Amino acid sequence: MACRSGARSSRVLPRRKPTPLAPKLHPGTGLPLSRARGQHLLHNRGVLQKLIDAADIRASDSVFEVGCGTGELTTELLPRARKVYTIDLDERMAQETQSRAQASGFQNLEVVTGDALRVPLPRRFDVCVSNLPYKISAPIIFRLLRRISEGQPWRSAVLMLQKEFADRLLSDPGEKGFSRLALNVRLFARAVRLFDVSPGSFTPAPEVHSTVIRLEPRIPAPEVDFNEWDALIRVIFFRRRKTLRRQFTKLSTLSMLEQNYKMWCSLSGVKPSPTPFPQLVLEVLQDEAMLRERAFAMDLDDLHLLLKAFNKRGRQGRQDGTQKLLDAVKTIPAKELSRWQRQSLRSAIRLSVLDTQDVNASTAVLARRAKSWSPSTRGSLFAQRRYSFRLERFGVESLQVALKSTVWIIAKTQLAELRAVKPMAGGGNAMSTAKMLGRAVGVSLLTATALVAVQVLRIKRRRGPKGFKDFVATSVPRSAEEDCARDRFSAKKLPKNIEAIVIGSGIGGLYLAALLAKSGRVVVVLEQHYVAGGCTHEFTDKGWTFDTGVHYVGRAEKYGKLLELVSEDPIEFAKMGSDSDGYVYDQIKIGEEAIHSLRAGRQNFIEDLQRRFPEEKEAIERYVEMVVKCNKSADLHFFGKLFPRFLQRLLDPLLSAKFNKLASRTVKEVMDELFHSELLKAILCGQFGDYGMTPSSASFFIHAGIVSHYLDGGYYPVGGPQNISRGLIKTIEKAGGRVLVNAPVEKVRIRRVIGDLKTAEVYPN
Ligand SMILES: C[S@@+](CC[C@H](N)C(=O)[O-])C[C@H]1O[C@@H](n2cnc3c(N)ncnc32)[C@H](O)[C@@H]1O
Repeated sequence: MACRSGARSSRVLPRRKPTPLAPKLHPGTGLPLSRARGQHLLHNRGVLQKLIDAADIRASDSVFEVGCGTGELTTELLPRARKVYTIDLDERMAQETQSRAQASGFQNLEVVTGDALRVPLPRRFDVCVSNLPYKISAPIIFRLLRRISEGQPWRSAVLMLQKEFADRLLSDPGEKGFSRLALNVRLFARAVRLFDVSPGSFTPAPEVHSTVIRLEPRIPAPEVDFNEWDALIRVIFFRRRKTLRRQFTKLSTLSMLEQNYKMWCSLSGVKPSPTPFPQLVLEVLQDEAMLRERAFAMDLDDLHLLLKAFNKRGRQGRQDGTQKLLDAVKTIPAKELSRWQRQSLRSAIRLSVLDTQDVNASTAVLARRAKSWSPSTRGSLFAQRRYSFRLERFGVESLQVALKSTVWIIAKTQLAELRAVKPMAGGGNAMSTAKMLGRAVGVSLLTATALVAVQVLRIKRRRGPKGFKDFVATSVPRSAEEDCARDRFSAKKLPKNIEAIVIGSGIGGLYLAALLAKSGRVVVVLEQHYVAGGCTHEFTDKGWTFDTGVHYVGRAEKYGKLLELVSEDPIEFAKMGSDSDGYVYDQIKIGEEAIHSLRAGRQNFIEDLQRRFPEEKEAIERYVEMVVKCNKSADLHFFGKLFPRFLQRLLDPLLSAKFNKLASRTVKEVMDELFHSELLKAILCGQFGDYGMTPSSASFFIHAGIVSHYLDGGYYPVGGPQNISRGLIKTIEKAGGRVLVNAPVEKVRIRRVIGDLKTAEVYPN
């Protein structure tokens, strides 16, 4: 009997269990290869060689490899490095690699069998090279980054990753793949894509393509506590497209944060804030204007700011702690602490409050590293470390920080001791502790004062402009593969003989810097964003490149010449639209009404409007006349600004009367006066996006400026607007300067003013 359904047939003929596929065997060793363990061994010698070359191993290096497999890569590393340390989950693989190394007479290999996510990493290594099992790529990279944050950096890591994973890791804020991993990598290291590898290079061939990347830690490592930072990132990347307000009002997130906060309060002896916790969190977000931010579009600076804001709230609690210390000083009887000791202790405590965040971060590191040290040893060792480290790099100011840190630690630990000893041993012990305390504070104050004095003398002895001497500038050149607009800051990259620094790489800053460079000056431009060029910024998504600011420009023949003057690369402008459509540069669509196209040329502009609104013929002509008049009057007005102040006041009625009259009217006022048709008014205001204000609040002057700017047509920079900034950057670089991004300027120190602060003609000496 024929079966009609599959279900029926399965009952009649019991289904056979599928025979498991036999694992693929390694052709050289016969070992079974498990896909589940990511055992895709690299057999392509060319790729192997490229991987080794990229790692740039020195004879003195200690190299760490995750997953040795049958030792293809390991045996190439052994002759090049001082020591190779490798971990593999599979014991047979580990044994195979060990015996290959022994057979070739290498004594510098250490193989460990185990899970690379659990086994401790080698105590020190310079380079990490690995054809990573793709399943553990992310946690391994996190382990490597944590190393950096713990102050044990490696020099570089060359890693083979799944291509899609590498794309995500290298993505920028706002791009689709931007994730917690990409952000953490960006914080601690510089990541570069090296080359792609096809599946055929492995045995067995994986189903995906691979990419090799290089990570280089940032030096110095950013001053954030990795755990604190990562906890924040975890919270906000949980749903990366939601606003921060949504993320931080989620009950589970709030209760977890509240628990942490309370725990921290009890450990620090601080009373929790009386403000309800959810409100406390929202206040922080509100103060930083971050309620509407979304994790996927936030860059490092935003996140730093957020972490700092949360820390600042914590600091308020710490100030309560300081008050506790001050109160404790009060309770010490007069006979146990001299007036001088009491005073210096009080001022030491107050002084230290100024930089508690610094102190706190450092004590946390110290506590991790030196749990067994006594508090006072910890304090003084820590202080010494900070003194020497900061002294060379930042000068006097750092001494003050160091001083604050030292006295804070000494005061805190000694007071704790004092309180602990007193009830048990009575006045005698308390007395000696108090003396010790006084002495410690005194000694640290004296040492710091002496160091300050030395530093002051050094500065005084400096004569003449020395430029930016504190930096150890070695002018490390930009790597060829790096985009000149994304050259990340490192002190090493600074030229040795800087003559001018421009803060901010907006097109104004870059143009100025390029002009200075053209006159032979070595200029450094510092930009806090991750890409230079302000509004010329472009980003890429799904293979498409988007501009963010410059969509079209007017009067390219005239302004293009200004660029040509200073740009290293010629910048070409293509006229928008085409001959057949009369070079349309903008289209205005209002509701369901037909689109109104703006064609290049004043006459076209007038005729197209008159054809559509014949009843407003004369008003349209008057409008264009007013636009032109307003612009002419503006030229005259700004010309007047070139005169000295007293002359400006005299000339104002003559040069600025017309301008003042037109500029003080809003766009809406002028439109209402001239036209009846609401549609015509709306079309004429259609370019309001260019000046960003509504017609009822914008001055007619700014409107007239925009309209006449485009009257002769719109232009687009060929190759995209970022090429404008690249051309300027190349001019700056040609003169020996540098444009460095990820370089937020926190402070401008003016040592001596030559010039006039009011006119901003200041030359730092
Ligand atoms: C992609 S193979 C690379 C092998 C070799 N380095 C090569 O390039 O031919 C990955 C290796 O990592 C090992 N492995 C997988 N998971 C691991 C883990 N959690 N810890 C350590 N090794 C692991 C596998 O056994 C395998 O030998």
